[in-house]
Amino acid sequence: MSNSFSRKHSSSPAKKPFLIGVAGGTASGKSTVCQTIIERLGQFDVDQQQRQVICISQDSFYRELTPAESEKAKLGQFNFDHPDAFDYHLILKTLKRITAGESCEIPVYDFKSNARIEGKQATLYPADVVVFEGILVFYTQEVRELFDMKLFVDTDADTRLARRVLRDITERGRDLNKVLHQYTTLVKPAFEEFCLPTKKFADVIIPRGAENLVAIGLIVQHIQDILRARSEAPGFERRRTVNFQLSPEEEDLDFSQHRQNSEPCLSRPH
Ligand SMILES: Nc1ncnc2c1ncn2[C@@H]1O[C@H](COP(=O)(O)OP(=O)(O)O)[C@@H](O)[C@H]1O
Ligand SMILES: O=c1ccn([C@@H]2O[C@H](COP(=O)(O)O)[C@@H](O)[C@H]2O)c(=O)[nH]1
Repeated sequence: MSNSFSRKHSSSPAKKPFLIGVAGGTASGKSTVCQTIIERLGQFDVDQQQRQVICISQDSFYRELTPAESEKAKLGQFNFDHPDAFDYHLILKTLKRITAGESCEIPVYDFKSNARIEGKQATLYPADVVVFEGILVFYTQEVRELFDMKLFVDTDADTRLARRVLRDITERGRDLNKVLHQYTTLVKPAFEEFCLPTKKFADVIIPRGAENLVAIGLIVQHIQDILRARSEAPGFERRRTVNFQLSPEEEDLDFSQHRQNSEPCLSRPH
């Protein structure tokens, strides 16, 4: 039986949200894992503004490029897998606002133009659980230390390359030669130098990504336990409703069917 619960909003201050970091190589299934966790917590059909569990992507924090860098990016020659490609100042500022329970605006990134969409921002509303996913979310100590739970999605490199080629061609407007050139010269070396070494910081490693429903089920249960404990603590203000138990239907969830209707993490238009 599904055991969602709700309580009237109170005037007491909201608790600091539970912050989960999800790292892993490109196309390892990070956003799919996050989406599946959100679905299993019964949050998928909930309006963005009402969600108790939200997900944001590090992709929203790619820094703006100079005209020369932009030209390189068009040729697949800019290193988007290097830590310098991100705006860490904005990441920290945003995560600090999130942990303070405040709403904030973040950029919306467009992979086709390799740039933020001008004049467009996504609003993040306060939530009880915030998931932040990206290739280098564990790279800096300052960001890493903000997470209450750290997950690393560990998917075989050949599988990731195959998915990346398909995704970049169909969703990100790239051609095969440039995708392969970028992958071999920049993405793979940077994965080995900057992303893979951060696996040691993870609390839980998820082999095979989103197809690992056992790992995802355990993580969901852990989040539910945390939310339940928080809801029982004095002074708790509950924002929305969340499933504390999986319904029999969810237990039998056919992952592949559910993914077809899933939205990516907030502000990840491809
Ligand atoms: N378990 C899976 N089986 C098949 N395809 C998958 C699986 N997980 C992810 N994908 C596909 O692989 C691509 C990359 O997945 P995504 O979750 O976006 O990875 P990441 O966020 O790590 O880049 C997407 O097209 C997604 O639909
Ligand atoms: O303009 C851009 C920005 C990023 N990339 C590539 O994206 C991946 C990170 O996103 P995932 O969803 O985790 O795969 C990174 O490997 C960059 O190389 C890009 O190609 N163009």
